Order: sequence, then C-alpha cells, then structure tokens
Amino acid sequence: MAIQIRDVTFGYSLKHPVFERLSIDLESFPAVVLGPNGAGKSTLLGLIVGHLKPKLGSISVGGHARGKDPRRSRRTTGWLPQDVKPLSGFTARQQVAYAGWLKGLKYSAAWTSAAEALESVSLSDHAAQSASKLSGGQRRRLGVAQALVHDPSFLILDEPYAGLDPEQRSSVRDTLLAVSAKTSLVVSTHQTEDLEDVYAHVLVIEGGRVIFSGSTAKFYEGVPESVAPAGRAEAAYRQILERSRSSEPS
Ligand SMILES: Nc1ncnc2c1ncn2[C@@H]1O[C@H](COP(=O)(O)OP(=O)(O)OP(=O)(O)O)[C@@H](O)[C@H]1O
Repeated sequence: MAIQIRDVTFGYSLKHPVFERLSIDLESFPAVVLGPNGAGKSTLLGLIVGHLKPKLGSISVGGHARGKDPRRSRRTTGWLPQDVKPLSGFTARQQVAYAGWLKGLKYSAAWTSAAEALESVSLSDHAAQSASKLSGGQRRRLGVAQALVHDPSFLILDEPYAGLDPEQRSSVRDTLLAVSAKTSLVVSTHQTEDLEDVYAHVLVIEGGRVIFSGSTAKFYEGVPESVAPAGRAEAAYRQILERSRSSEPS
C-alpha cells in the first residue's frame, strides 16, 4: 500500500508554485513529514488526500489514482486538516458519526463507530457535549476521531499535536501507535520528541523540495553519540537542513 507522487506541480497562484515536478514514494508507514513553516507540508498532505488538485503530474494512493473516484478516496482515506471546525448544533458524537456517514458508513454503523473513535482519543466523557464548546485541544482530538471513524486504509494527519498539552499529546500519540498497526499513517508535525518510537519513514521538505526521504535509522545517521536521546531527532533535523542549505547554489 504505497503513496506515489509523480512530477507534481501545484501552486495556489500561477506565479508562485509551491511544488514543481515533485516526485515522492512513500512505502513504509507510519511516515512523518517535517519541515519549517511554509515548506509545503499541509499542501503536500492536501494533495495526497485529494482535497487539492495538482496542476500537472499524478498521485496514486494504494494503487488508485487520486481524482478518478472521489467516493472511493473518501472511503479509504481519513484526513485531519489543520483547522477542525465544530458543526453548529452537533454534539461531539453526532459530529464524528456524521463524518463517518459522509465517508460511506450506514447510519447505525457510523453511530457505533463514533463512540469507539471518541473512546480511542479519550473523548468519551465529552461525547454528548456540544462540539462548539470543546477546548482547542479537545477539538483537535475530535478531528482525529473524525479522521479514523470509518477505519480508513490511509490516515493523513496535519499537525495532530498542535495545541495539545503534554498529557493530551501522549494520549494522541498512543492512539496513533495503536491505529498505525491497521492503517498507513502519514503525519505532518513540528513535534520530533517521539519520532523514533512512532515512525518508520521520515520525509523532510523545505521550500517545496524534498531534502530527505528515508528510514528513521537513516534520518539519525551522523548524529553524534554525545547528543542526549531527547535531543537526537532535533539534531538530525537541523543537520539535514544545514546540509541542504550549504549545498544550494548561492
Ligand atoms: N490557501 C492558500 N492560499 C495561498 N497560499 C497558500 C495557501 N496555503 C498555503 N499557502 C502558501 O503555500 C506555501 C506552503 O504552505 P503550507 O501551509 O503547505 O506550508 P507548511 O509547511 O504546512 O507550513 P506550516 O508549518 O506553517 O503549517 C506557503 O508559501 C504558504 O504561504
């Protein structure tokens, strides 16, 4: 179950493409996408999900071309965008069930799966609460529940840890570890502390270019042994950025 991106060009405006002839193969999951602000992480995930359309090139997810069968894409892919909007007048469980129904579940299955999805992100206690009254962190977890309610083959999460306190982060991380056993997970994050525990593949992008794509072990290559475990991912990331910047023509 791979994700293949071939010669993709995409921009929000014609003058400023975010990606030009971008090609990426993702075959090992969970995969994490790292990169500075504005690197193109959310745009890349939006293209993989099919929420954005490439101007040129092609994207295939699990052997199926994106854009050919939108209903199939919705059924097989779960998506957490950066901004999770509460639906006015819906409880948390109703919102998650509605997301499941939109993705092809029957009403009763969506209702049952919504309770399970809320449980997996530790939101069961808020299932009957109005979605618009959830805190920022709770809303983020609601978004994760919405993304996984229909048991998708691919789960694409844009900054699932944003705005979460350490306890909530650890709860979402445990959820991701659990779901990664049965779904191909792609996560964009600035959170590198748990990288080694969760991800098999690391992708680093900067300025719309891939500057690293490889196994987590390869990502750490060259980090001195003297660096403490808590700082190793950050050191590896900085090393890749510095290497890429110093090899750019001035
Ligand atoms: N809706 C939009 N309209 C116009 N330009 C956009 C839009 N969304 C993103 N961009 C631009 O596209 C580029 C890539 O942005 P993107 O949000 O994909 O980066 P990112 O790596 O996810 O950043 P961050 O870490 O800040 O979330 C940036 O130059 C950004 O300004």
